[in-house]
Amino acid sequence: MDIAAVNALPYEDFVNIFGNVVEKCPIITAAVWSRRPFVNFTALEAAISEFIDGLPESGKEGILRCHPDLAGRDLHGGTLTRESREEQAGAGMDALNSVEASNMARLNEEYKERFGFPFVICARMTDKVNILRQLSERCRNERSVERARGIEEVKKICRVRLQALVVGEASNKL
Ligand SMILES: NC(=O)NC1NC(=O)NC1=O
Repeated sequence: MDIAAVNALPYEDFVNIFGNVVEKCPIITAAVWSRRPFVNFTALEAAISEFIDGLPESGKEGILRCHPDLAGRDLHGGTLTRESREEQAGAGMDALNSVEASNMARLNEEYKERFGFPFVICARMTDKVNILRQLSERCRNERSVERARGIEEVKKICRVRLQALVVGEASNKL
């Protein structure tokens, strides 16, 4: 749909369609609805970004905690959201060999133990080799650095999900 159609959506439809652009955080979509009309794709994306930036650090960590592990229990149990399932499959997370799978599980646990939130990366913009490398490197960061880094990745995931829903000249350039 184009931005005019987005702006014309009643609240319920807006949340139904855009409720998972930030994983399992429909409250963000619900809040942003009142910022209509959006002049273009970029304005919609910016409204979401500004809402996230306005949250206290605990709120940002809450957003990170709404994300499923990469190649984790939800993937194996078939309980990922559709968006997450497609993203993880695209990055090969459903086809790891046994060494990759055990490294992934070990590093995901190590990361969560250290920071108290899961490792988040935009799977659509990378691949399994890079995901494993980043996971291992980012485990060594400071908590505040990693919180900001994770939120940057949430925004990238959000952009990709929005692009799948909204057509328009601005989205094509991103
Ligand atoms: N943990 C994590 O990064 N999860 C995700 N990344 C992504 O692109 N989709 C996800 O579900």
